[in-house]
Amino acid sequence: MTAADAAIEAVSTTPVLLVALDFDGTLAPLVDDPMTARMTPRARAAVDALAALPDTVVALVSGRSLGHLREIAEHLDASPMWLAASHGVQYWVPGAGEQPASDDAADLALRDRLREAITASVAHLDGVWIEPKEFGVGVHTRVADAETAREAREAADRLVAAEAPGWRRRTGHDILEFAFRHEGKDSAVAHLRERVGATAVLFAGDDVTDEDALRALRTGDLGIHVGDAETAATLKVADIDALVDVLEAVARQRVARAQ
Ligand SMILES: O=P(O)(O)OC[C@H]1O[C@H](O[C@H]2O[C@H](CO)[C@@H](O)[C@H](O)[C@H]2O)[C@H](O)[C@@H](O)[C@@H]1O
Repeated sequence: MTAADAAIEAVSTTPVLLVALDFDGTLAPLVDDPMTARMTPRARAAVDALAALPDTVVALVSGRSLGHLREIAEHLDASPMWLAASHGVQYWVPGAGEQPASDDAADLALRDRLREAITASVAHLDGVWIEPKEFGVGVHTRVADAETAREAREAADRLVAAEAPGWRRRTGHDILEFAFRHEGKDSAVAHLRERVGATAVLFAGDDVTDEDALRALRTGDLGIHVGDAETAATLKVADIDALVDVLEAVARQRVARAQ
């Protein structure tokens, strides 16, 4: 048995498994227009199959705002899937719905002002656009050339450094994000682990922000990186399809264990 097979078997046989999955680049291919992102049909079938198993909880853990995540994940009110959105600030709990996330009027006012200033400062840059986020702002450069992308990032960095030096700065695939809330995917997984009483966690992600969660996993958990970047994950898979192979193997083993 390979080390990967042993790690998959360990999480498959745990009493209560939390399967926590990043969305963009992990279950859904990256696309130019973020609101058109969707899980591949195989990924959708694999997460639905896991979520239907006893003692197996599936959660999407994403940098997206909750409303956007529900839309692109086609997440219905009756879904058994938990959601941790905005990098672990917003939660949706099966049967209970959206959990209130507190915020402060001054933070929201600064968010609006900075968003406007950043939008104005990049308006002349081809292929750069601003995503309004619940707790901050995202600067997208997927369709900009490298020099224009650098100019956009520098403009946003200058404005945030001057007005909100305490905001959390994150980079990702062709995006630079700033937020006044500092939670990360590590705290999201810790919160979910506690809430669902998981005895082990399988976490998979493809981007820099997923490394927060991967670094915080414990002995007996399984961290999976989708792609070829440097990672704290114990297992690397080439792409979404290869991740789905692992998820299907876990589901098969949990079905066998329950019989
Ligand atoms: O934590 P995730 O679920 O991976 O979300 C991270 C960011 O995803 C979105 O941006 C990324 O995906 C887009 C659609 O494929 C792509 O166009 C963009 O280049 C990527 O950075 C989303 O728009 C962000 O808000 C999320 O933080």
